[in-house]
Amino acid sequence: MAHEDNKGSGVRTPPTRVGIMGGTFDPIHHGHLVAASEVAHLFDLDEVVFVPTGMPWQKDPAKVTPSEDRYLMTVIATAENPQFRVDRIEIDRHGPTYTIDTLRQLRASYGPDVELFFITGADALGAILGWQNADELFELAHFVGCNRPGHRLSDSGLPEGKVSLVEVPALAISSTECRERVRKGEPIWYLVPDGIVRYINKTGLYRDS
Ligand SMILES: Nc1ncnc2c1ncn2[C@@H]1O[C@H](COP(=O)(O)OP(=O)(O)OP(=O)(O)O)[C@@H](O)[C@H]1O
Ligand SMILES: O=C(O)c1ccc[n+]([C@@H]2O[C@H](COP(=O)([O-])O)[C@@H](O)[C@H]2O)c1
Repeated sequence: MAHEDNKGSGVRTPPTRVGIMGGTFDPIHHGHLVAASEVAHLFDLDEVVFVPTGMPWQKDPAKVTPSEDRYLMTVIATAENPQFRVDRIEIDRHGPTYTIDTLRQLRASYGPDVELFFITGADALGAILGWQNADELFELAHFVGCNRPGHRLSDSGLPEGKVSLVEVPALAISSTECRERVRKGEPIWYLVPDGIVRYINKTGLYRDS
């Protein structure tokens, strides 16, 4: 029962089906966590690896929180789930963050027999043809697109058989809105895990952004 072992007894067996949840996580919120949990369930994944971006090249660097804060928040938010882990692979890599590099590295470390599933929301999936080496991405992992309020979920233009579209419980939460709420002094309780509210309060993140 390899899957059961990875879901709580503390005994680790090598995973065979691995989800990868990439994101800036600035901050991580319940929309990310629900999508990862639901895809893990639907695709019978052994684990989901959260990969906070190092330098998201399509975002304004001046507006992105230091990677160590985003990494720590991702660890805090996922710590209680034995199926979730966080990888520093993009935080520790220099230069702009390209998913193609991450998938190549993860493919090399997991080996050829492990199935990789890259989890995205509808907005990210819709922009994927603008990513670095877009064609090769689909050779390294299967892509799973999740519905997200305010965005149309579509695989139009994407290679056939390489992408699945799934319905997850819809949460109209974005990191942008969380940051904005903190800046305005509005609560973010229940939009993000309690530990993230406390981390943001303790560090003063987003207050003056
Ligand atoms: N509420 C949500 N439901 C489903 N998927 C989501 C949701 N929020 C984010 N995602 C997906 O999670 C991944 C990482 O998203 P990201 O860290 O950029 O969060 P975000 O809320 O979109 O941030 P921002 O508002 O700063 O752009 C992306 O694939 C994104 O589409
Ligand atoms: O590889 C690329 O060129 C690329 C361009 C934009 C986004 N991504 C990845 O898409 C995921 C979601 O990104 P974001 O910006 O919505 O947080 C995250 O893992 C990013 O590294 C990847």
